[in-house]
Amino acid sequence: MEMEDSGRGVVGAGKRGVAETFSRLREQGKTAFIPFITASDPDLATTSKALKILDSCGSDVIELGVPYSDPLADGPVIQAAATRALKKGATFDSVIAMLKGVIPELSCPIVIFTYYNPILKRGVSNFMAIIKQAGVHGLVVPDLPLEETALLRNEAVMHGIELVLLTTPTTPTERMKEIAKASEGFIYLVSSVGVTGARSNVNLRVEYLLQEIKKVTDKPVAVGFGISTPEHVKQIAGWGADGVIIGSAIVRQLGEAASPEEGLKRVEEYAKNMKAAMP
Ligand SMILES: O=P(O)(O)OC[C@@H](O)[C@@H](O)c1c[nH]c2ccccc12
Repeated sequence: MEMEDSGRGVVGAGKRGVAETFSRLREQGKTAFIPFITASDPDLATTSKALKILDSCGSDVIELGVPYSDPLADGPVIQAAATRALKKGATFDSVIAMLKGVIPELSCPIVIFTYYNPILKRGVSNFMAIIKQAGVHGLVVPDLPLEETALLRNEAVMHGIELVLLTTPTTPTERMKEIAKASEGFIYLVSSVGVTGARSNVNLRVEYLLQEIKKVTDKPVAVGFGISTPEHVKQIAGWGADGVIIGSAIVRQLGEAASPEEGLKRVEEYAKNMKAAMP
């Protein structure tokens, strides 16, 4: 059943995908607010509530991390979240089951974050069918090997999944152009070398990197890594980013809380504060 909500989208099956969401925001001259949380930290029921809270706080896209035993691209905050979730017995299947229950109530699209191994274990085509059937719109695979990108991309396109690719400050220009061309939904510009985790300052090179990418594509570019304050958000949006991705600073709200209820309150307060800073 489709219902118009606060004008941000249609709740349920007919909601906009990731690229469509960015197109609408561009028409409105707005920057996308994209939070990331780790599924099943502290538990799946709390994740389901957190997704609804983040959606109601005005998230334009939500990244949901599937907990993994070897999150090599993640810093200590998200690594700890994944460890807690796995200790609670989180599995890819249980995360998918939770998503099937909550996605129909969300107005913003979900982008699944998973390392490559869980995809290989299930087979690429089967994996894409599973997440599509759950109502997921996008996919990010941080450790996707260069030579596997084409395979994953073809299967994603065939299943109507938007495969978002990442470019970094050290990506050679030619490779960045290939990534920009192949990326669906948006292009993920990793702001700084190293792993995820809130940083005191945004890498000033992001301004130059955004200009370089926008020379070769008009696809939306969202910036992530280290973003945690309204000042960071204003700075990055001012440089022309189409979206701002915040992970560790939100995951911490849940991880450091004395109870799931307190964690959800902290997430809501933090998300509202960061959304208010978005142009
Ligand atoms: O945590 P940060 O510094 O706010 O960065 C976003 C990041 O957490 C999220 O996009 C993400 C989670 N795991 C990743 C692995 C690789 C790249 C990006 C990610």
